[in-house]
Amino acid sequence: MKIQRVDQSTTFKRTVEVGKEKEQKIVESIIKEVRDNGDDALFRYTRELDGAELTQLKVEPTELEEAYQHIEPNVIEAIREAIHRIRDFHQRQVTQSWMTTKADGVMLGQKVTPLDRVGVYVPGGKAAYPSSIMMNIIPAQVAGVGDIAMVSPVQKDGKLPAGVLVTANELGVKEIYKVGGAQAVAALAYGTETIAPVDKITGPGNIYVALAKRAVYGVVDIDMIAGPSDITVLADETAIPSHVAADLLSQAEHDELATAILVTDSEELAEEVSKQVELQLSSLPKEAIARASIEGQGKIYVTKDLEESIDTVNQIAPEHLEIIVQNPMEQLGKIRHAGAIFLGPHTTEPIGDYFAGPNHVLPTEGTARFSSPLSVDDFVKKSSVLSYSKEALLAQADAITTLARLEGLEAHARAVEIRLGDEEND
Ligand SMILES: NC(=O)c1ccc[n+]([C@@H]2O[C@H](COP(=O)([O-])OP(=O)(O)OC[C@H]3O[C@@H](n4cnc5c(N)ncnc54)[C@H](O)[C@@H]3O)[C@@H](O)[C@H]2O)c1
Ligand SMILES: N[C@H](CO)Cc1c[nH]c[nH+]1
Ligand SMILES: [Zn+2]
Repeated sequence: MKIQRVDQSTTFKRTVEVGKEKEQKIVESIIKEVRDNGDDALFRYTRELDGAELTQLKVEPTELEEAYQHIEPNVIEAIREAIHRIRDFHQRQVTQSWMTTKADGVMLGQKVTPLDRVGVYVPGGKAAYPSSIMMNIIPAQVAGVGDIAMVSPVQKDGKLPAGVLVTANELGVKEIYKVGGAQAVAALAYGTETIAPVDKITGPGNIYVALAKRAVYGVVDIDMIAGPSDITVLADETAIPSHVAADLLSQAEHDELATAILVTDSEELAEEVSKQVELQLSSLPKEAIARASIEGQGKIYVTKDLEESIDTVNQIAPEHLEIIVQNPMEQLGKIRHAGAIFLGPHTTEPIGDYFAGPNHVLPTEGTARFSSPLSVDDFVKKSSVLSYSKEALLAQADAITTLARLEGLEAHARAVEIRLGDEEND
């Protein structure tokens, strides 16, 4: 890994790149086809792009039963335990509606309402992570979303992976559709004969999925356009080099573009971690080596002290931040930008990916500067509530009508004034 000394000229990536012109055109035409031809278009794209001839899109209960034959009991146990912990964490995020009554006859408040219907995209192939299904579905359920539709591209054999089906069933998902790519996103946004339209689409996917989500934003809400995963480890001389290296590789493994960064004020640690990364990388399975190789995406920044390390971390605004320094808790308050913060030498990042409870759908590519992990809040909307007595209106009428006339909005002012006279004469 390249070791670089941090100085004033060091810059950090701040770009979210989505889309090439070619894919953009393909996605636009897929969306139009689905809007015009509904299910017929979904069947056609599934045949052409996924190589499967389907006669029905919705997963049948018998397919769910069959999936259980392929999953070991200890896996089901682990899925259930993870669901329990993730649900418990998200239940703490619930915000209540509130109302405040003022002495002068004014009642003000905020009403929290779950979204009616949400669509969750589950990527195909090796990226069909059961953990990501939990991370998308659970906050929606905890928020109280009535209907949840899940879509995922079908395999050539006409089935969804057993792990996907079992996880969805354990979560109690009732609608699962065998369709993926831009066509699935279009179906969720506009609806087809089989798939009713949703209000929001969440979940990761490839370039076609990301572009389709961006295209339908406005018709429906979306969660975010997630970029490649990234991890930054902030460490001092107390960190164990082999542990730091293992954690960097754990996120690098996601894909070739994933970023893994060490920020440290210890030159010795920097040298040791660099050696350990090479050593551990070579011992991974063949296909993981290609993905996890951090030739271009891995960096070690050496700083003059802990303060400069923290400043560097804040500039990176990582998706995942591990703090492995002498008193990690003492540094927490100084971290301004990070999707998830893992404190201390034992809190390795995969704990958060699978089991602890917090959501693993996090802001990537420096967007932790302004956004947050996926949460229950993403599945509710809020309405303001206002109620005035006549006396309260009388007391504030002058100020309201003055502001209305300042804006040249006479009808606004009169809507107030018409209520101020004697009601019998109105
Ligand atoms: N950020 C995260 O947390 C996270 C998690 C899991 C997966 N991912 C990402 O999800 C993606 C998974 O990609 P994937 O491709 O395996 O599954 P996918 O489900 O995202 O995409 C598969 C679909 O893409 C469409 N497609 C493929 N080639 C096409 C073409 N030439 N024209 C039109 N449509 C085409 C097909 O409809 C196919 O069904 C990866 O990019 C991975 O990085 C991200
Ligand atoms: N680390 C990824 C983004 O936070 C999520 C994930 C799923 N499976 C394993 N890891
Ligand atoms: Zn991960």
